[in-house]
Amino acid sequence: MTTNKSETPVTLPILRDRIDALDSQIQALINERAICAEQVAEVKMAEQGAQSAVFYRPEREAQVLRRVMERNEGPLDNEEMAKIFRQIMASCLALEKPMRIAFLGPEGTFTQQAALKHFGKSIISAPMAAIDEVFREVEAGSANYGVVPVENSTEGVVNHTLDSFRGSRLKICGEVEVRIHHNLLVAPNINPDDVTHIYSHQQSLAQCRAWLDRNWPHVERVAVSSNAEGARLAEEAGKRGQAVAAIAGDIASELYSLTVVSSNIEDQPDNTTRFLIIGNEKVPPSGKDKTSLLVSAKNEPGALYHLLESFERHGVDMTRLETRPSLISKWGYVFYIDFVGHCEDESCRLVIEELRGRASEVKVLGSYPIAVL
Ligand SMILES: O=C(O)C(=O)C[C@]1(C(=O)O)C=C[C@@H](O)C=C1
Repeated sequence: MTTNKSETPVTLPILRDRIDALDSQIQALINERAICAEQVAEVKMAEQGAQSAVFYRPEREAQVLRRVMERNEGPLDNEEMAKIFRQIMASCLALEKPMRIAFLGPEGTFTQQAALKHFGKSIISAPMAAIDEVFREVEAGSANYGVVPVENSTEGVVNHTLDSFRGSRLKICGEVEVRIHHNLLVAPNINPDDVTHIYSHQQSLAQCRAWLDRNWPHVERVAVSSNAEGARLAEEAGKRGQAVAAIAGDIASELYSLTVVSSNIEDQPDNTTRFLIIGNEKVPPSGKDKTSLLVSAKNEPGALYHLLESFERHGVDMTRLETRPSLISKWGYVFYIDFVGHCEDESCRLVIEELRGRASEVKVLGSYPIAVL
């Protein structure tokens, strides 16, 4: 039997009393923190003006979460502890100002999951039908921030997102990674053995191809506009008694009250998608940042070499290089470059200055904290 230091037996009622006492302390402290956040909002409005005050501060949030992880001694692991603080901060931010977040919809997509992971559950959700609509909603000021997918570890970059930055003045304010877990789902009244069709987004069908070939070789796969839409169709079909399944994530299965037949059916166990947070403000340095650039190279020999050489000479770590057609001249290209550091850091500032002398256009898409969670 478990005992405390004085060797008196520790019983369930004693432990529950202790938990009740701790809960009431934690609750009082969280509210004390929330009062501080309300005061932060008042200070910001007094200093920056009520209309132009910036409430969401990604660099500060990243610093808070990193500190939580650094000082954590367990038994809860660092990520679990950071998730708790993530939601506390999100609730505090919602108290300062409720955030309207536009994302690639419909409800139940992995982009919504990314928005909830990054901003917590206190946001006002604004699902959009397309990536450029997310950009427009934030540019028009109808949403405070937007969330768009930018690359998947199995399927590569999302060209729509990269291309949307060209004509936009929005800045990247943050990044968030989501492990993509797919489930095979049916309506509760449907027997999985009767399933005739499986609906999902074409990318999700591709990410589960080997599993489907092994387990459902004779069932027809139907590509639809998103996996959330696939889940919605499976729910509708279920109401008509039609045996249709969907492949989608957890949020969609909850949203459309579907039953999980099989979970984690993706072929690559580390299948991950990276999303960007887009907004109207530049983000100050957090201490561990990344910068994204859009660079139009001059159409001359060695142009790319001369761009890359700058990074090497100043010891700046380039993490990604994507090439897209320039859309201005045939066989002309633009480069999307990510590197470690903030555009205000001395070495990064020097690289950007040199690139400006060597390229026909350099646009800083944003410096932002490296994803903490
Ligand atoms: O420090 C701030 O600027 C705050 O507004 C407080 C706080 C927090 O709860 O810690 C809340 C929202 C911001 O995004 C960052 C941090």
